[in-house]
Amino acid sequence: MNREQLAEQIIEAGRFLYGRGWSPATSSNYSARLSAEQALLTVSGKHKGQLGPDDVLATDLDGNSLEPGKKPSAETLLHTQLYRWQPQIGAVLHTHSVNATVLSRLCLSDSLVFADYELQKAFAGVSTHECQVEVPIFDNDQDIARLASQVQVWLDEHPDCVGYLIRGHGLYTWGAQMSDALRQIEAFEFLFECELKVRALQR
Ligand SMILES: CSCCC(=O)C(=O)COP(=O)(O)O
Ligand SMILES: [Zn+2]
Repeated sequence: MNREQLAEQIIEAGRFLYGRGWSPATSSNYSARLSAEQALLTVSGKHKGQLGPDDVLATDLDGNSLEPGKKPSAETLLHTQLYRWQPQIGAVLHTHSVNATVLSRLCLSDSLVFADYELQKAFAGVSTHECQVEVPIFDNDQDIARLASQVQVWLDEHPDCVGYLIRGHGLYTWGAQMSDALRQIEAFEFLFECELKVRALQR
């Protein structure tokens, strides 16, 4: 896919995710792999439901902007580390839903485990509900390089990781293509809501 087509996928993703209430205000950032060594990311501070073709920029996989004059997402490093981590990753989505935010604050441990949900099969590499999907929760940090270092330790030890939460902040997930990343966002959101309901009813 060329840059124009990838930009269009990012713009459409923003409309969809904003419409579902998962990317409120100017929160969230999205990206797609441009090549083995470059990513296309949303610029910083834009309303993600109203993105246009100029609201994306190319970076290298160290997170350096290749388009002077455009301000890259504050969380660029959290995207580019994923493209470096696994060459088959083609798209990364970060959202700020209410359920992701609330659940990540409720869970005081450093991970959340989904077990026995049929919808777990929406995640790449999962083919049965009879398994556990562990989702790490990292404490929020305004120092994104420091946060990325913590995430990297987990990724290196968990090559099957399908996403992670940042406490009080939001969700990161990814896929081979944008459609895969969007499917995983929907699966996470369904499972977050289930977990919150189950926990509320168990009290
Ligand atoms: C208003 S949300 C605060 C920043 C954030 O968490 C986010 O996802 C958006 O940052 P960006 O620089 O990519 O616009
Ligand atoms: Zn964010």
